[in-house]
Amino acid sequence: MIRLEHVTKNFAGSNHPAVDDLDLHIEAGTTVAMIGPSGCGKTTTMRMINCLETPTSGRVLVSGNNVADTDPKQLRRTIGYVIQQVGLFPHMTIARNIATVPRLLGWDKARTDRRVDELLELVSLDPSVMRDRLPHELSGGQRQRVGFARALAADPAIMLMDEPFGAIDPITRVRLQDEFRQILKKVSKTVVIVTHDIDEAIKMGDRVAIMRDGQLLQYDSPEAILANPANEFVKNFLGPDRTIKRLSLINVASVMTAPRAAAKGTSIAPDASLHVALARILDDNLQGMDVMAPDGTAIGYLDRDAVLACHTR
Ligand SMILES: Nc1ncnc2c1ncn2[C@@H]1O[C@H](COP(=O)(O)OP(=O)(O)OP(=O)(O)O)[C@@H](O)[C@H]1O
Repeated sequence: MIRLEHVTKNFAGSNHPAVDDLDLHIEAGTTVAMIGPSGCGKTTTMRMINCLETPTSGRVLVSGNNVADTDPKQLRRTIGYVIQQVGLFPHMTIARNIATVPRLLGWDKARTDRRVDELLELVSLDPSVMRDRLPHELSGGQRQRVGFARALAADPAIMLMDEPFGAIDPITRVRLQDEFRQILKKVSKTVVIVTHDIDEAIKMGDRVAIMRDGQLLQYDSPEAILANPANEFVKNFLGPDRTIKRLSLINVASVMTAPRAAAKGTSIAPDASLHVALARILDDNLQGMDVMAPDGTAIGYLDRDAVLACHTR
């Protein structure tokens, strides 16, 4: 879907390439999280995909076409772009902001209005309340939802997201990560997300690309990277709690055993992560927890030792 072949980017006046002979293949329908220290070339890489920057050498292919041979404006209408500061037009209503690309594409009013309402609902904003508001009348989290809806408006196959949660408070951030991830899976997009936050990369990415000094150090699933960091730098970057981070990728349902006959102790949901489960087991010094479906039926039992076994596996 997206292929970078030996891509190098040198900016004038710099004696070090911002991106250095980068090879990256992003399969359709997957989410790739790009992460690395400040200045390692993440944003430049992303901006070369939608032609906001031009490679000094190498090729960027989108759906098999070299982006250098396509009309950049046309290309950008087929690629959703979400940035940290959202970039909503301050004097335009939320509806008009979301309708930016549909209007450029010449959609009629009825179709555009329908799409705006559908997208507002998708990002959990009430159309009747939000449609006619101006951006400054929204919270930061709500503005980020609108920015996301705007990027999705013309149903692009590709979404580029540059630190989309960077300016959001930690609680809203986690909620938005969960929601956006679900939406992106549901609408089946190919996504590149740039982040500074390793936990966010692990959570959002089907694959994680770790960069340093313009080079790609490791590109693999979060599980594989956490289990086998390519080198000391990646290992340090992942942090001392990397084995605990792995628990966030495993859900309770996958390790629970049969329910206990008299299930009435502390309970946990089957889709909770083992990371959450371990925190509760340690906080309350539990031997285990009953696993409850949303309707309150006991469907399994999570034993403390089973969680610890995954931790050390
Ligand atoms: N327009 C530009 N002109 C000159 N140098 C630039 C330009 N844009 C980026 N750079 C340089 O290229 C390198 C990579 O920048 P880039 O923004 O891609 O890094 P990043 O990994 O996204 O960083 P951050 O995490 O801080 O946003 C940096 O050294 C930066 O100073």
